[in-house]
Amino acid sequence: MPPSTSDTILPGDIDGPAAAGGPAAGAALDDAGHDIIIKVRDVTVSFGTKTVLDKLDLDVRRGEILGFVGGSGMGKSVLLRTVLGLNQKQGGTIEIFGTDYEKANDEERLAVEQRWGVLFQHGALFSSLSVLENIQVPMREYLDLSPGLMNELARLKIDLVGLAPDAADKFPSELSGGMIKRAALARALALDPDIVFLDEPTSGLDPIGAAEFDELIMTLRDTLGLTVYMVTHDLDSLYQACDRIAVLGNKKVLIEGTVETMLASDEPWVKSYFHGKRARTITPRAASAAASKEAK
Ligand SMILES: Nc1ncnc2c1ncn2[C@@H]1O[C@H](COP(=O)(O)OP(=O)(O)OP(=O)(O)O)[C@@H](O)[C@H]1O
Repeated sequence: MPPSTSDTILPGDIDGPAAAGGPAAGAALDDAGHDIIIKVRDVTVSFGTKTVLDKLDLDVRRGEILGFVGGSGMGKSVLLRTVLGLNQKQGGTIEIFGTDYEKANDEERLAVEQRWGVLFQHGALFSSLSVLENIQVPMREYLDLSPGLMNELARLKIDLVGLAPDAADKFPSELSGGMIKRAALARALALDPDIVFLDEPTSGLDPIGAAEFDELIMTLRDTLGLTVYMVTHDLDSLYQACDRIAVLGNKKVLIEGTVETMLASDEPWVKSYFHGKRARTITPRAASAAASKEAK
């Protein structure tokens, strides 16, 4: 449904379960009562004779920030692309909001696509478009809005991600790394999605920029009820922002749970990652985030 034609629009004027704060249509409850909006079962992905994912299972719960980690080349991006329907899988099922995207008809696919937003690594903004125009790309693709309304909506997204109003007319080449991430996030939020997929969102940012980005993600989770699926190598983000962590290894999810679960694990890769040299030198920010989470 197109939003109202009033001159002033507010976030949530466009229909969307995240904006409305209601239950996610099509989601299923797991045994513990969690609202599962992505259900991955037995998923196998191979390229030629090389199997990257083998009968992998994963649940993503509504309203959580899920951090997805694993060694380089283990298949984190492959899983993300498979969930988004960009890679073929050889076996298993993936349900998003209760819909099997692969088997869905055009109308069902369109409905699912309007409920997710994606921030690919390096931002992936169109270099020939301004920030405002970049944010309007999904609006042009999926919605039928007047130019004035699209401008107003895009400016709301710019504000939402903490960019100054004058960022609207800037081109990607005129932005800092942190601003590019925010602009790309604003584009991912263009359709008021239920879930955003972030592929290494803090890579390339300095620690302060990365911390600010994590804060922004947490604020959006808290205020919009957004679900966040974040592929990351950033230990600070895992401690600071993530409610749950899933670790990919041996072509499967090896373990999933809180930071405390990771710290208590005897699984060799998890142990070396969370207790290794790099982990011992994590910033005071991560240590204090872990302490404050524990105190809650
Ligand atoms: N289209 C493709 N064709 C062939 N092999 C591929 C393709 N896409 C990914 N791979 C292979 O799948 C494996 C997993 O790659 P992927 O990019 O998912 O790793 P990753 O865990 O995201 O790594 P990193 O942390 O380094 O980004 C790699 O060996 C990669 O070469």
